[in-house]
Amino acid sequence: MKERVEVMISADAISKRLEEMAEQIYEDFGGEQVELVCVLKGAVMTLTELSKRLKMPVTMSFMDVSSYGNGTESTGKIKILRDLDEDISGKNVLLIEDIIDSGRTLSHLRDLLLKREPKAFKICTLLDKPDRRVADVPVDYVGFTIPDAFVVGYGLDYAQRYRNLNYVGVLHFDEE
Ligand SMILES: O=P(O)(O)OC[C@H]1O[C@H](OP(=O)(O)OP(=O)(O)O)[C@H](O)[C@@H]1O
Ligand code: HPA
Repeated sequence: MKERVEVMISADAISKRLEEMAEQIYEDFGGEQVELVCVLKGAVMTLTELSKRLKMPVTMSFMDVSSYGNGTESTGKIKILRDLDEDISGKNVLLIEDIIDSGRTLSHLRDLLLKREPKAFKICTLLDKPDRRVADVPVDYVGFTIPDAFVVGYGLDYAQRYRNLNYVGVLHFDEE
C-alpha cells in the first residue's frame, strides 16, 4: 500500500482563515490578555500560527491527554499525561485543538477546566468533523467544517507522521 495525500485545505486558505479567527477572538476578549491552552500534540501548529496573528497579550500552556480504549476509538476516559503548569482561575482561557472528531477529548477537557473557574473560557478548533460526533461540546471558533475523511497535516498525524505539512489533506492508501 502506498500512502498519498490529497490536498483538502491549502496553506493559503488556512492562513486566511486563521487571520479572520484571530480578529474575532481579539474582539470577543475585548483585547484582554488570554491564556492559550494547547492540547498536545496535534494542536501545536494551530497554536503557533494562530498566536502569531493575535494582537492582545497572550501566554501559552500545554496539556497532554490520552484516551483509553481499543486503539481506534476514544472511550471518553481521558487520562491527563501532562497538566497545566499554572492555575487558570480568574483568567481568560482559549483552549486550542486541531480537530474535533467524536468530541470526547474536548468534552472531558472542558468539564475539567471549567471546574477551575476561569474568568472566561472559549474553545477554538482548526477542524470540525461533525459527522462523527458522540459527545456534544459547544465550540466558539471553527476554522473549517470537514466531511468524514481521515485527514493529516497542519499538526494532524498518521502514525505520528505528516504533522509538518503546511496544508490539510486526505490520506489515501493506493494499491502498488
Ligand atoms: O474528538 P475526539 O474523537 O476526541 O478526537 C480529537 C482528538 O484526537 C486527536 O488527538 P490524538 O489523540 O490523535 O493525539 P495527538 O494530538 O497527539 O495526535 C486530536 O488532536 C484531538 O485531541
Ligand atoms: O482525521 C483525523 N486525522 C488525524 N487525527 C485525528 N484524530 C481524530 N480525527 C483525526
